[in-house]
Amino acid sequence: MLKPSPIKTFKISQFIEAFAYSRQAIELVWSTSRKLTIVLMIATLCAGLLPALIAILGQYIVDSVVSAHELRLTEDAEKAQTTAIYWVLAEACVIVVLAASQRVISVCQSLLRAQLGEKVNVLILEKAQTLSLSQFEDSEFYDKLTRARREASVRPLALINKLFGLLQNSISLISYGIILWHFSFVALIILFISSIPVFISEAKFSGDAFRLFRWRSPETRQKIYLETLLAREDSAKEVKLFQLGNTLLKRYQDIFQKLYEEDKKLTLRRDFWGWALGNLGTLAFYSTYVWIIIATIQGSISLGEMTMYLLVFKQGQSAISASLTAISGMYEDNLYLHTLYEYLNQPVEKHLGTTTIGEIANDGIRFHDVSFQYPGSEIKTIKNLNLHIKPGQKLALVGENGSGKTTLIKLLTYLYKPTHGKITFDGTDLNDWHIPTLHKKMSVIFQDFMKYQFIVGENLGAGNVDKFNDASAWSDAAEKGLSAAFINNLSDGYETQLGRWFKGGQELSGGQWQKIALSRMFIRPDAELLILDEPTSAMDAKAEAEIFSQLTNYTEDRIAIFISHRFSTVRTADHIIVLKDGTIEEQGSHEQLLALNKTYAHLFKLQAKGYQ
Ligand SMILES: Nc1ncnc2c1ncn2[C@@H]1O[C@H](COP(=O)(O)OP(=O)(O)OP(=O)(O)O)[C@@H](O)[C@H]1O
Repeated sequence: MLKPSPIKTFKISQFIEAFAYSRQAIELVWSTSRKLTIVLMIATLCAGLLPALIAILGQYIVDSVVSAHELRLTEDAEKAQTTAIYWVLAEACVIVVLAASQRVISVCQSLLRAQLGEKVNVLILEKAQTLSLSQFEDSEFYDKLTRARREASVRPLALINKLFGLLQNSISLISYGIILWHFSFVALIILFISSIPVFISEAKFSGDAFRLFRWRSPETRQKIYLETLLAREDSAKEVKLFQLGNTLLKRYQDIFQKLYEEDKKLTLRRDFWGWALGNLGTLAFYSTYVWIIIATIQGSISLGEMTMYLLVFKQGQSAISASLTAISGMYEDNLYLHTLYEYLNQPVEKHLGTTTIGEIANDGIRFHDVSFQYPGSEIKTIKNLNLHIKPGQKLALVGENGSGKTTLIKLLTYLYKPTHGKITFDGTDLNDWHIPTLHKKMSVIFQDFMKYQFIVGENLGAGNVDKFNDASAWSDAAEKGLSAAFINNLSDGYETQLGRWFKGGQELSGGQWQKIALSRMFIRPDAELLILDEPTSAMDAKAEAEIFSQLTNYTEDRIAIFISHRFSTVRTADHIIVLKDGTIEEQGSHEQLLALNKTYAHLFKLQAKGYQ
């Protein structure tokens, strides 16, 4: 349901909103290219001043023509004619300079557009590297990131273009004002005052559009999400088979209809008032027109002056309307920059840990009374958990869906921090570790591992940036991860492009992707801790058993933690932990847990029965 519109009465502060981010936009352009910004400023100044000069030259041309006409039968005829021609030539020269400055403006804008778009995109992506997982999982924040990315290449420059356009028109208007002053100060005031109402109305309605746009961002987000569902390959299967297409399309159109109705109302009101108040300007313009004509007929101004004033009037009016359009567009560009800077200025927690060698060698991992609550959640996902995992230990985590297994891994890998208690690795609190060093000691595969749309080799190399392009490391990892056999059967072996995004890409089966992901884990030979969060669910039981025996072969003195719902695999672990609602319900070896005859034994027997 759409909430009632937030449109309120016009305030001057709303008008100022249009310029709120202009300083940042200029700084951004300045830091992108000082040379281009300076050239753009000079060209804008010329393009602003020259129209007034052209109007003045127009007056000299007409006056010199009139005087040459009067002198045509005297001996000064030729001199007067030459003067008139000189003025025409002068005007032609100024026109050439004006055209050149307009061209320079357009060239600068094109060059800046490319550079600025790249700069803003890099700023956004650099910032993304500093964000925590919880920030990525925060829907509003994620929305800011996507919106910032979507329009990064156009908005900042659009604001700059409008700002410079406004500057150019303002310079023109001031110069026209100075010219008009000579005719009549009163006329100048009348024209100025008559343009104020339409100016206020434009600012008010643009402000309304700006707030409307910001306020209904959730609906816009929903629309974008539906668009993605309807037009992406990863959702196409379900959308087709469940025949969801029409339902989703209907929802998409309904949202559009609601937004459209609001836009329509605003557009109608805006244009009605724009027209009504604009008439005041036209009335003032034509009254002054009559005034100028009478003054010319009565001889108080020359024919040339009349031409100049009328030209200045006409151009002044179009400068005013161009300024109004620029201001209304600036609200929208400001909205974008508001989102961009909100995103870029988002505080990131500085990690101060520097430890690269743990205090107690070979102490393994310890959870000390660890509790954890997801941001925004009311309940604890992990509750007062104590645990010691020794080097060389093969630990299996089991438990119902939602019991907290993956969360425990996220805490262990420092993707989240405990809300209470601490986790140590080799005796040192994770908070005190130098995080890149700590992460180098780990090799992790989550159930929702990445399927990179890269070549096979790079998909393996992604597990270790130092080996990203190392073909011998790729094949070694593939051997260990049991993916070598099927990779060698692919058309281009390790060079085969994977996925459907790029031309010639080959799609793999679920189990094959999992084998690739598992091999990725083996490309990090120095990892002291291997974690497998259910990455074998799509494999057949034989392949899973093989993987785990490989894991045991290669991880003798290292910790291996795996989550699996398959008890045939779980039973091979030295130590099994059964999690329930974020606490350890029972733990021990397979035999010990069977002897305990509680949850584990029950689940094991249940599954074993299924195989009989
Ligand atoms: N990012 C998140 N934000 C808030 N709550 C979350 C988040 N991720 C998981 N949860 C909640 O935490 C609880 C534990 O989830 P977790 O993924 O750790 O379970 P799991 O034991 O790994 O389950 P499964 O066997 O289904 O993979 C669930 O109730 C889930 O709803």
